[in-house]
Amino acid sequence: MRPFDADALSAAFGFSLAEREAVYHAIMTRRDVRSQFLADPLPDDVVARLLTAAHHAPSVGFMQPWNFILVKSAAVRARVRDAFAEANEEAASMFEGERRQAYRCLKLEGIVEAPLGICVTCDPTRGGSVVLGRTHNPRMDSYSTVCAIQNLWLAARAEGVGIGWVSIFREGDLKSILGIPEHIEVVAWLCAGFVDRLYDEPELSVKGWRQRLPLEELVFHDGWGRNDP
Ligand SMILES: Cc1cc2c(cc1C)N(C[C@H](O)[C@H](O)[C@H](O)COP(=O)(O)O)c1[nH]c(=O)[nH]c(=O)c1N2
Repeated sequence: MRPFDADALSAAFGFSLAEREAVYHAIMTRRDVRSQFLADPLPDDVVARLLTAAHHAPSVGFMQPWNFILVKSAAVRARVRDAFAEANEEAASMFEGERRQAYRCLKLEGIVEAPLGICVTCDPTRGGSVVLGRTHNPRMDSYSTVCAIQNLWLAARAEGVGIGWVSIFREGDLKSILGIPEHIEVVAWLCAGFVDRLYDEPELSVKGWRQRLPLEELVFHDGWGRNDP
């Protein structure tokens, strides 16, 4: 077997050591942002780069099922925040006792504070009725859309832009506020804006809601549940 040189390999495929580290740096320090947004609008060229990054995500059968609804209107964002508040009340009631109290103390969105909302949707009809790679699992279109969101999120980290994913909605509320057709799936509401700081660790972890799991417990070898290599 040839000796393996990770540095030479990444350099051969166009990544200097510093560039490779920059990729990991973006991954490790990306955070979900809820309450650190600044009101300054995002410049159009920054938004364009984030959307271009999203649009270069992998997608099943190259389906590119995503759309991005950019929402700057404060009035529309206020309606979206109201929709969140209603859903969040329902969500809180699903937890018991102390956990419910702890849930109520969490801030789980920055819809009004962030100057830009990006509603990311998935069109299951794009690419026709039979799509390469999606024939046995139609959810692959949603997964592709999530890949686009992750690209955007990482690019935003490198641009110094904060992103917060909000999913606590009744989907119908967002569809009605934004005029989204029935057959289109809402995948995410993203709060986007410059930030004054970022947490070093996930905010939910810092606030004691839930901790990162040990990776070695999640990796199996040659079959489900086998932790030993
Ligand atoms: C599909 C999906 C949906 C949501 C989220 C994420 C994802 C992937 N997250 C953010 C989530 O809480 C966060 O990613 C984790 O807590 C880990 O923190 P960091 O993203 O590493 O900061 C999130 N956060 C929040 O405050 N309100 C929300 O509704 C949601 N919804």
